Formats: sequence, C-alpha cells, structure tokens
Amino acid sequence: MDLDAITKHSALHAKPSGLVLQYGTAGFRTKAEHLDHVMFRMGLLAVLRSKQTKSTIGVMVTASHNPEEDNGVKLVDPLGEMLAPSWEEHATCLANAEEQDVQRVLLDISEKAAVDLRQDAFVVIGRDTRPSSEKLSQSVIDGITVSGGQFHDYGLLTTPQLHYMVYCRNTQGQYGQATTEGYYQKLSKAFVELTKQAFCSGDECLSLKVDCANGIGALKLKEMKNYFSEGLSIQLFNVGTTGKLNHLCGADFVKSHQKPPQGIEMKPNERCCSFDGDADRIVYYYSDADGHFHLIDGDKIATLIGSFLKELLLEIGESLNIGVVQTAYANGSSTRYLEEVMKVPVYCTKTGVKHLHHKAQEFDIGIYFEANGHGTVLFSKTAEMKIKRLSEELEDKKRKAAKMLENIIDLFNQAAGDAISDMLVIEAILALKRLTVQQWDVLYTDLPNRQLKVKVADRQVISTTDAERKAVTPPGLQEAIDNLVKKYKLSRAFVRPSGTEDIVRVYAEADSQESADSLAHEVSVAVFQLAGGVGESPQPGF
Ligand SMILES: CC(=O)N[C@H]1[C@@H](OP(=O)(O)O)O[C@H](CO)[C@@H](O)[C@@H]1O
Ligand SMILES: [Mg+2]
Repeated sequence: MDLDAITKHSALHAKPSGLVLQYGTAGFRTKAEHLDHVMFRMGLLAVLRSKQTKSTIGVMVTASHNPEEDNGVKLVDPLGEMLAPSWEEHATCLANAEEQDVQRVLLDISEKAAVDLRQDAFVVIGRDTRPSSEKLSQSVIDGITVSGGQFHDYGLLTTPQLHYMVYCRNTQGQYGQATTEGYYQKLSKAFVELTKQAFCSGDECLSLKVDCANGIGALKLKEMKNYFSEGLSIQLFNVGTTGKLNHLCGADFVKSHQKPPQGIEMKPNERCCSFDGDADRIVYYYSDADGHFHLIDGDKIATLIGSFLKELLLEIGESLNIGVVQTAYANGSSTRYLEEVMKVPVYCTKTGVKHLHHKAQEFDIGIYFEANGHGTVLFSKTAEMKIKRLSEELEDKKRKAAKMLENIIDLFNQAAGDAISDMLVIEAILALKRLTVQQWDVLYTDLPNRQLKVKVADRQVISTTDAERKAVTPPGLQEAIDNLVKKYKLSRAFVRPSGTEDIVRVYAEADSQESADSLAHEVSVAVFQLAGGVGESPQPGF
C-alpha cells in the first residue's frame, strides 16, 4: 500500500471538520453532501477487509428508505452478510479520523486485524438511483484504486442484488452466477418451477400491483418481468419518472403511516405491495369493499411463509427445526399466533437485520422478518442437502413437497432480505395454497399500534436491554413507561435510539387505536422530559 498516495488522495476527499458519524444499524447514513470522505475511506477499508478475508467484499451506496437528499454506505462481508461488528468499529474510527491521522488509523486497523498487506484485494460496488449516488460511488472507487485494490462496478443494483453478487463470487458460482442475468435466471426458474403445479389451466395468472418507491426496484423489476411473464403479471407504479424517491410512497411510508402510497390505483380487494428505496423491504396491502385499508406487514409475511414451510416438512415427514426471529417491533398478535397456533419457537433480537440474520443461522430453517418487511429465510447446509436427497428418493406427494422445498430454497435470497425474491415467494405460496390476500390477512388480527419519533439533544443518553424492550438510562424513564403502560389494556411500549436517524423511536400497542395513539403520545412526552427533548414538546394527534 502506497501510504503517501493515499494521503494525497484523501486530501481530495477531505472530511468536513467536526463531523462525527457512526457505522449504524445499516452503515453510515446522513445528508449526501457530508459523505464524500466516508465513501473514499470505505473504499480503503473494503480493500483491507478483502485482504484480510482473502475474499471479495461488497460496497453498497444507498440510504434505503431515507429521503432522496440523504445517502449512505455499507460494506458486505464474504458470504453476502453484513460487516462483522469488530470491523464496524474500524469503519467508525476511519470515517472520523482527522486528515493527518488517516495513515495511522489504516496501519492500526491492519495491525489489530492482522491484515496481510501483500494480499490481493477485490471489491464489488453497487448503488441506488439517488442523484448523489454515482459521484459517491466514484469516491469509493478512488479509495479502492489508490490502495491497490481491484474492483468491479455493477452500477445500479438493488441492495440485495449486491449481497447476492458477493455471495456468488465467494462460492465460485455455486450459489449462482454473479451477474444480474444470473440473478434473474436463478429466481425466475425457481418461481416458474414452483408455480407450475398451481395453475391447472394455462390461462390462469397471478396479478399484482407494485409501488417501487420511485427507486431502483422499478428498474430491476422492469428488466426481470420478462423472465416470469407467464406466471405473474405485475403492474409497476412510482417508477421514478416523475416522483421523488420514497416521497409519500414506498414500504417505509406505507408501514409507518398505515395508509396506501400516492401514485397507485387501488381497486377494492386488489393485491398490492410496496418496495423501499433500495428494494430490500416489502409490505403488502389492499383496500376492502368499504374502502378500509389493510396492511400486511413483515410479521404476516413471516407467518405465511412459516406455515407453508411447516406444512411441506410435515408432508415429507422430516423434523428439521424451524425458528422465527423477530424484533421488539413485531406485533404482539403475530408472536402469539406463531407460538400458540403454529407452535413455532419465536426469538426476539435487537433491531437491524444483522442481528436477526445471525440468530436465524442457528436453525435448520431460520425465518426472520422485521415488522417493516425486511427479511428472508435461511436454510442450513444440512437442511439443504437433506431436502435435495429427499427430492430424489421420495415418491409421489412426498417427492412433490421435497421438490417444492428445493425450489423455495433457490427462490429465497439467502444473503439478505430481498423485496423481489420475497415477492415471488409470497406470490407462489398464495397461488399454491389458493389463498386470497383477504384470507391471508385474517390469519390473525394485528393489535393497534403506533410508532412516533422524538427529537432529543443526544439520543445516546437512552440505553436499553432485553432486546431493546427495556430502557436502562436515563434514570426514571423505564419506570415512567411501566406506569403509563399499566393504564391501558393489552398494552406494551418501548423506546430506543434510532440507528439510522437522529431521533428516538417510540413504539406502543394496545387494545384500540385510540389507546395505542394515546400511550405512544404519553411515552413520547416522558422521553422528551427525561431524555433531553429539543424543540417543541410532542403534541397529541397524528
Ligand atoms: C423501527 C424500524 O423499522 N427500524 C428500521 C431502521 O432502523 P432504526 O435503527 O430504527 O433507525 O432502519 C433499519 C435499516 O433499514 C432497519 O433494519 C430497522 O428495522
Ligand atoms: Mg432498505
């Protein structure tokens, strides 16, 4: 590594003085104009990580569901996973180093992580459709080249596609071909195989409306549509030609406002879904004959998938262990349904897919979804091999079930939650089980809930425990929440500092929407008072 060259180039990507950023829930995220130095330095870091793991590392430039003016960056580890926690710390150190300290921090990381600097390095890059993304990804490339790494720039990709590319490259193509073509082919083939049995006559076809959040999902789905056109007809909305990214549309908007996105024509009982800005989240919804909006979130997606997989396992007579992983944001009704009706063990982790993904790896079949629609299913190598063997050995109905499982394994993106892949899985299950969106929705009834944001001077004054369900600091906050919760029926509430925005999140659920709203408001006021609220105190009403 030519440290002098790095220093010279680093000065061209100077850090704004006083700016401190953290590698948060999903990498660095802030206003795009503050990120040039972070991008350059993440290029440098990706090279070190690649040398250390002797593998291809991914860098994704995106701020997912954040407003269009924001941007962000995250590194993808060799098996398509999120960056290891110890390297998140290195990333934070490097991003915040003053100009004159960049060399020293790089050498420090290399020493601490035992990086052999003579190793080759290879990095792949992807970016979303934000106006700032192209220039920022050039800064990543600058960091890679000046530190002697090689790279392949995929250009526009969904986040899960980049995870897939990294996984493919590090398994010598065993997981699939590391091209968008390879991705489309793998998923479409599995989808077509899986749904073949669902359509008796040739003229049946699924139809679905997709809100693409004015983001990358629109471009990629448009390309992919032709691969499965016979089984599924999709109509795309919010494709980015006129609207702004994530503005009044997309999965995050629909989930948090619990209402339909703008820019989509919804007829009664029509099945619709929304992606987020980088297409790693999906939520479904419909409007009933009376015009009531029904949201089908990540919890209901996990339930649908879980019950389908359980049925198939029962059919083939194999006892592979299934676990469902959720976060504190999972609706209480979903947890109860999974545990009590479906009899599946449920685990709760901290927010952020890296935590859920990690936990899901402990099972033969680990299903994980955040309530906001980010998730996937992981199959252990043993489970995968067993299913493959059974699909050759078993006969008739059992063989059919094993074949279905085999295709489902291929249809899931096991590197990361993926809106396109999840959409195809859901569509296939609905077709195979002949379920309408309404029948899916009534599996259980969500407890009314409300999420709010509170602005405080320093959100880190709030620390939590018990998978973020209890506040440890500031003193008195948890006690205040406990007392408020007692006032309502079937109620629950918790608060935590966001890892992607400079706010504290408040979540409440209760037996009625009025109670959930009122509890969320009261907890917000407690946060404002006890955790250093800034600006105007939270007002009731939404
Ligand atoms: C309540 C909520 O939806 N939180 C989201 C959000 O994290 P926060 O740390 O809550 O800002 O963004 C994360 C990254 O996309 C996602 O994993 C997570 O679920
Ligand atoms: Mg996202």
